[in-house]
Amino acid sequence: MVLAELGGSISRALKRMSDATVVDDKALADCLNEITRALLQADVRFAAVRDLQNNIRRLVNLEALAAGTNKRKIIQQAVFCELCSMLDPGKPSFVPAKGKPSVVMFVGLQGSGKTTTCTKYAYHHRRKGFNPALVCADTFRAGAFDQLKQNATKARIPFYGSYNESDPVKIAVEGVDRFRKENYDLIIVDTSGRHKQEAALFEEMRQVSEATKPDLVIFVMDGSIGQAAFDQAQAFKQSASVGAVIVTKMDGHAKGGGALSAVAATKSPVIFIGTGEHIDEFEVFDVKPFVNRLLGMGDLSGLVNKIKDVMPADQQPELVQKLTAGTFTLRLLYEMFQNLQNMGPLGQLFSMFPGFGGGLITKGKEKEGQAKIKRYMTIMDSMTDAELDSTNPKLMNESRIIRIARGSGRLVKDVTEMLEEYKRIAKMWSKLKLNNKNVRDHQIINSLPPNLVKQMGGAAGLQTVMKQMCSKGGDLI
Ligand SMILES: Nc1nc2c(ncn2[C@@H]2O[C@H](COP(=O)(O)OP(=O)(O)OP(=O)(O)O)[C@@H](O)[C@H]2O)c(=O)[nH]1
Repeated sequence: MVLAELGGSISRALKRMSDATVVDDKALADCLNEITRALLQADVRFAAVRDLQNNIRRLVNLEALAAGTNKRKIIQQAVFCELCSMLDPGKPSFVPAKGKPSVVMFVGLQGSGKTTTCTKYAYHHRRKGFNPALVCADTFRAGAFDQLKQNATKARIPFYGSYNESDPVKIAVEGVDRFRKENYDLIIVDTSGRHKQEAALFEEMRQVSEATKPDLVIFVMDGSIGQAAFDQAQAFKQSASVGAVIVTKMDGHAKGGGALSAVAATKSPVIFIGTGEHIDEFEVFDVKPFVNRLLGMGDLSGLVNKIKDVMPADQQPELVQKLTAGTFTLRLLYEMFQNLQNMGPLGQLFSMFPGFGGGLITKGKEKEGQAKIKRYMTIMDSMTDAELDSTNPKLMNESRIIRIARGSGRLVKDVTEMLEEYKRIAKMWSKLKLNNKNVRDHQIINSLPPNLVKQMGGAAGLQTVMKQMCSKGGDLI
């Protein structure tokens, strides 16, 4: 996704700061300037970027930090927390429950991707065990019913609509009543859009909403409009009591980051993002895992969920346990490659793996990525069990590398490249272990001079400060 560019720029800025010989005010200023530039390029509102920069400066007072403190880590953590709070509206959304009938109404401007997103939303929930149905209450655009019908038929989701009836309220009510009687637990109503935010559009939305009494109104918005999303989301929120937002076309536009932060500023939760035209190019939007992925840190919870979606239940526990255990061996990497090859669009999944996003496989370059993975697997096939199960890199000396290269019919440079990749990914996974909040807090407290900890109210006081630093997030990178 194009957001990878934004994430890449921020990660590079953090890396440059980390690589600096001394982390002083200049290194911090350079890092913040680079992050600012990247965010402005993604069309994030200037005021939000300025606040982010000021907050980080306030949180990371380099002079006040004692010698021996891991300044790099503290800066990284502050950046992570601030990005999270920029994207967090601080408000949860209504969540439909299986078996309990819910009506969800979709609103948005024409062309935003509303009809496509209704089907994606239905499909996503069906995979989670819901029994969804679609109602087409768009009588404004000729062909809208046909489009919904086509999408719904392909996804095998029941639908309701009419070629003759011109009253959207009547169709919406009939459809909702019918699916309620038939015990569908997620009834999705697609409404019409216009090119502009017009009074007629809002009036129609109000009428459909009054007649069907939706549990949730979802506003669908095109992510390519960047910070203009603020005014659009605000206008829809006021006219149709929008309870959640889905931002579409996050696959094709550099302004997606701006759109996400602008929606958050309207205090509307973004619940999903659309990342392509295909029905499963649709992702749950959750701030912390999203920022982790943006910065190339992976999204373990998303990955585990995806595995639960696509893998037979009897094979899940072992893999999930291994993934979360924290010991990252070459064999585990091999098993991941093996499983991922059976799991549908690789690009989507890979960005969820800590350390995989952006590097090993990138969207649009899946073929090259898959070839690389095949190559790595062939190399691993020539390794011994001890090598695959060990986490000790010293086991892999020059003579073994040459033997493995010969055995797999590859060059020495291919073997070393694979081992470097493995080391990089394993390092990311070891950081995940440190993300455990207690371990992390303990480490930070131990790195500060005792009198400073005392001044801040002891360990408990310091933990409160750290909580405030991450008031909207939880774990840090
Ligand atoms: N690349 C990309 N295209 C998308 C995404 N979501 C929707 N589209 C495309 O956007 C175009 C418009 O989508 P529709 O679903 O027809 O839009 P709509 O908002 O329902 O339009 P109206 O029914 O006229 O209000 C279609 O070509 C979709 O395939 C997305 O996440 N990524």
